[in-house]
Amino acid sequence: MESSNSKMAPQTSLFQVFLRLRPPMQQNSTKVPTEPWLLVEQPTPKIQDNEEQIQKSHPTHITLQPPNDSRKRAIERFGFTKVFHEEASQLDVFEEIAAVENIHNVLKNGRDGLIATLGVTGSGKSHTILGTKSQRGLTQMSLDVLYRSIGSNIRRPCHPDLPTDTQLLESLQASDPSDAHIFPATTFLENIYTDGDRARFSRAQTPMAGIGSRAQTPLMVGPPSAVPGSFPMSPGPSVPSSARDSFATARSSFASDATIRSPQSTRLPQPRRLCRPLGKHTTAVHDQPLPIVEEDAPQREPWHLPSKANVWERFSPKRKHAKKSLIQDSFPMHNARKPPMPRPSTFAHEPDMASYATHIDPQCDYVVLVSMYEVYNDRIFDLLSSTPSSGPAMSTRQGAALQKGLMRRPLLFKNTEMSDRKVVAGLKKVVCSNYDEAMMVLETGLTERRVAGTGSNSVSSRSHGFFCIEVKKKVRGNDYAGHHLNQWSGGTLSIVDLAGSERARNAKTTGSTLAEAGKINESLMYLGQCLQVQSDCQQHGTKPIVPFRQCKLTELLFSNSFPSSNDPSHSRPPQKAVMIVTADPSGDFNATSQILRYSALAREVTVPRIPSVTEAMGALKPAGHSGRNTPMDMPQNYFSAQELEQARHEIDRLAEECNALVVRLTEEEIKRTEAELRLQASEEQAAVREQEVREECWEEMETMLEKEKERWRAALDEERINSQEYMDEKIEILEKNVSFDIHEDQDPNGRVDELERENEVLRGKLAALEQEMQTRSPTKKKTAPKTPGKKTSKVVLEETTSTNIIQNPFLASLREMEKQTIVLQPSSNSDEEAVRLSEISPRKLTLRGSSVRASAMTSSSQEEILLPQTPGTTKKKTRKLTTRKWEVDDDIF
Ligand SMILES: Nc1ncnc2c1ncn2[C@@H]1O[C@H](COP(=O)(O)OP(=O)(O)OP(=O)(O)O)[C@@H](O)[C@H]1O
Repeated sequence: MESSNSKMAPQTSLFQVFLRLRPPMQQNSTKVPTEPWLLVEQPTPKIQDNEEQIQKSHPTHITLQPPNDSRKRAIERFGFTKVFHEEASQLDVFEEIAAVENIHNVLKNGRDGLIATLGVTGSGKSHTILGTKSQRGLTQMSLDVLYRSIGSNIRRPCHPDLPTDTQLLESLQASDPSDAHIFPATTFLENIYTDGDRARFSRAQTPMAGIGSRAQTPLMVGPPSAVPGSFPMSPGPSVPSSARDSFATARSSFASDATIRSPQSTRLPQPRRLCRPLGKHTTAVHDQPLPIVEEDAPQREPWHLPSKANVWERFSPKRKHAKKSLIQDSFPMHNARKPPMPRPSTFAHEPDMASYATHIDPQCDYVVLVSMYEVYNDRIFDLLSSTPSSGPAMSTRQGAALQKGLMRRPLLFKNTEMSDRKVVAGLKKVVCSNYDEAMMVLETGLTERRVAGTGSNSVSSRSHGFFCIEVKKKVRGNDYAGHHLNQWSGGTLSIVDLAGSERARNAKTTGSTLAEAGKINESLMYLGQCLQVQSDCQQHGTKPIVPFRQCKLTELLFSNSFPSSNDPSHSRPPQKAVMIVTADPSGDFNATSQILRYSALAREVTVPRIPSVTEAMGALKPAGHSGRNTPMDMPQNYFSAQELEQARHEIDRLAEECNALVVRLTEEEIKRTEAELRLQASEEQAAVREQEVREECWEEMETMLEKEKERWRAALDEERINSQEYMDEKIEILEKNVSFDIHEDQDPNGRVDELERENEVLRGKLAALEQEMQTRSPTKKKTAPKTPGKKTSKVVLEETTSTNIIQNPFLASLREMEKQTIVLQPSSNSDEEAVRLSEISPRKLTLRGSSVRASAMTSSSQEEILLPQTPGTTKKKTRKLTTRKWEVDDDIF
């Protein structure tokens, strides 16, 4: 047997590593039975061990016998702190991993504890941590032991008979190093489960509803309450009004707190009864006397809240179908109605932990805070800060994921001033006064956790879940004097359900589930590297330098594994960490062996010996007794003994070499598998990075575009303002320099009237002139001599500006007429009336004298003059106008 790593030195390990084997599933019985490849070695009893000890002793080693396929693979042997058989119960595991010691450390010394499960998907990690409907897991058992141990030394922020202990909450808040948001469990649960009951509550406000209708509501668990609108409860004594008041106070304090911190604060319900006092201790689990805790203070049963389901139904086969559909969209809090509030009566009560309480400081007050978060895609998300369910839910899974991704804010794991350790900052922490409250909070958080159905496991965890039970203690009587800081000290027990590693081919995952698997595998690979360093350091007895800063998961798991400072007097002890590796012996050999390789505390590689040729030859006996040589006997006859000896040596040497080569080959194969895994992980990582970079670029581009838009908008505005100012200035200058002569007669209608009047006058004048002309016509001169003293008219065209005449067609034609004929010059009578067009512009044209209607048509030297039709004169007269016929007044122009 070749041993590559055979020593185990648990004292140097950061994690104790246990192996738990999963029993075969029911449906697996139909599978063709295969040769078992995982063999558990029975422990070798020590001489001093008695019978009981021998029976109770657990094996520490297993052997992996590769299945008989074409590949010649080495046999591997792995060493663990302990190995649990398939039959091992939840309680066996709880006892053997020394969980009570862990709880004791947290309660007494403030030393942190960590219990984590690691394994291939479907191997039983969640089963170990969270149990089933009937059997509790490590989390429930630890919580039960914790509350039993603290007993009456627990401090409650909300007590049914007392007002909310706001001082307690304030002091806890002040001493918390992680910027946590601390709420009492009653307030937290009330806030979470408000939506589902709001309608009922509002109905209950009406008098009708208060009387009878609600009694038939199936959700009613207890008798109808005397108080309309009160929350239905389990049968029990009625609630004193003080309880309502205390809750109302608690709620209002939460409301004031939450308005600052939480968006959910806007959805706070109306006050209603949630607490009720009961007899000693709480449920059936708690009614056994505690061996250590003094029950000097009166115990009250926690308040109960109705529900249709509890968390462990998540894992019950009956609900699997419903759960699957729920899981399919992964985000029940967003896509579906909020689940009903859990009922403590449905919680698993087995195994009974009555005998497991541990010692506490009797002079101290204790407070238990529960917080939960998950590591998903290398980011930390609070499981108790459910995102608001308001707003339209996305229909597709990707849409919902995007919606949820956008809505959930990742938290930071960082150093803070108040802590010597890194902490997850900004978590919601819920003060739970008893086991039932803690369980309800746990269930509430689990509904937020990401799970999905895969080919390997119908309820597969897609994130690493961290359930933290933080215990704070303070010496009694030292009550909040002046400053709150550093009054509370304590430790945290973290219980971690890691997501399982999986092969895409087996899990049949696609799309985002495949991407999730990539991230899960990558983080588990980093975890494997850290564990391997631990195992290597054990072999060489050196101090491990663990590369735990490679991803969030390893940071969270390992950063508490080292003393907080180099000075031992001021240093906090490192956490006590337990890793439970789960394996399915009838599952996938390659995936399981991979996990075991990096998680085992010790590993040995054994090369199966192939019988060498020399051995085969040596085993041959001469067949001389038969008298005849068989072909196999031939060499003895043909080769000398010396030659045979030489050949044997040579063959032995070659066989040795061959064996060494096989060992090397096996190691190389292991390395190659690891490298392949690493390559796959880095490819996935590169794809994710690429996506991140693309998103970053896109965001940057968006920002730049936005900036550029802003810049252009600003420039445009500026330009507008400038041009406006410029125009204003122009107008101002114009106003200063130009004074407009605004005439009253600008009204166009008035002007037309005026012109028409003028026309009438002109026509009159013209008619008068015509008459006069006729009388003065040479043809009529003789017959009608001029009457002396008769008035004649004189039309004078006068223009102020020549342009006006040119622009006015009428006047222009007149002018033309005047030029040609020209104007009417009656005889030189001193009293003749001069018709003067003093103003020839359209507006200023004035004609004096009688009205004249003249239609002057100039055609060569002819002019047709239409005379007014005077009574008795209907004939149209056409005559030639010559210069001789008219005399033009010189002063006309
Ligand atoms: N020790 C056990 N005894 C009985 N049943 C078990 C045991 N371990 C696991 N199972 C059953 O096996 C199934 C898968 O287990 P579980 O969901 O715990 O796997 P997992 O390792 O958490 O998977 P994943 O990593 O995909 O979340 C469950 O139905 C569970 O009840």
